[in-house]
Amino acid sequence: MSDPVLRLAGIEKAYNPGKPNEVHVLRGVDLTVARGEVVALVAPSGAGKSTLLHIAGLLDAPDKGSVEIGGEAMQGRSDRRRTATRRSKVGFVYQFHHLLPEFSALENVMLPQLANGISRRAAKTRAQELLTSVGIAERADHRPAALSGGEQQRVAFCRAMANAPRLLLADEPTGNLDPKTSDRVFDALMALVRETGLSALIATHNLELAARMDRQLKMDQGQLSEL
Ligand SMILES: Nc1ncnc2c1ncn2[C@@H]1O[C@H](COP(=O)(O)OP(=O)(O)OP(=O)(O)O)[C@@H](O)[C@H]1O
Repeated sequence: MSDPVLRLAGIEKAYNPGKPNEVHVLRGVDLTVARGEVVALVAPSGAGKSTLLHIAGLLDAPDKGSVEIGGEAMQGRSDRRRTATRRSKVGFVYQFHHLLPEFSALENVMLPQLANGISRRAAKTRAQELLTSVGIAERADHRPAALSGGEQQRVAFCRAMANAPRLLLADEPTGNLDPKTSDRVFDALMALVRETGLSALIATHNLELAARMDRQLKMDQGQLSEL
């Protein structure tokens, strides 16, 4: 069997350790996401899902435990190596799109590719293909402020996919949209994920959306269990 795309084992994380205001957020989290698998992470606010997503996406390091992405163990790697792995293997989508306001939709999808050393021409072609696949090719030249919330979030998906990651991490990716738009935008995301055979860990409060994923996990008392 091939290596899982994400493997977390024995992850512990506390903020302000040893101080009176210590918050022990993750208490032995084990999680494996197989190739092509889409996993829902359901957690009440403050349970630690952003902390977990940041550790899985190499934006933060655990106090204890191991993180493996695409079979590559990240423990003891330099910051440079972690950044390179994050850029090439992980895509992020947040609740709010965080698109760069002074750039067009197309440019927002090109930028991570340029940062990864892809040529302008190739980056533009890929960005156009991605925007077409989520149905907003004709909005490519609009800046984020000239797009609807659902369109902005579609652009954010395309940006997350721009470098053909192995793993997509999403934190309430449709959380700021009305229910109908959220459904449609989630459909676009899932179509893109399925088409590319990507693995994903998607945090959501929405149990209907969670039910459409392959597996549902809940976070409670710093640990994960089946929902
Ligand atoms: N930098 C920090 N310093 C101290 N405490 C923190 C820090 N970041 C997060 N926390 C605390 O850790 C706990 C988990 O935070 P986290 O952001 O992971 O939760 P969450 O599940 O993503 O919540 P939400 O759904 O509200 O975004 C919370 O109690 C939070 O207050």
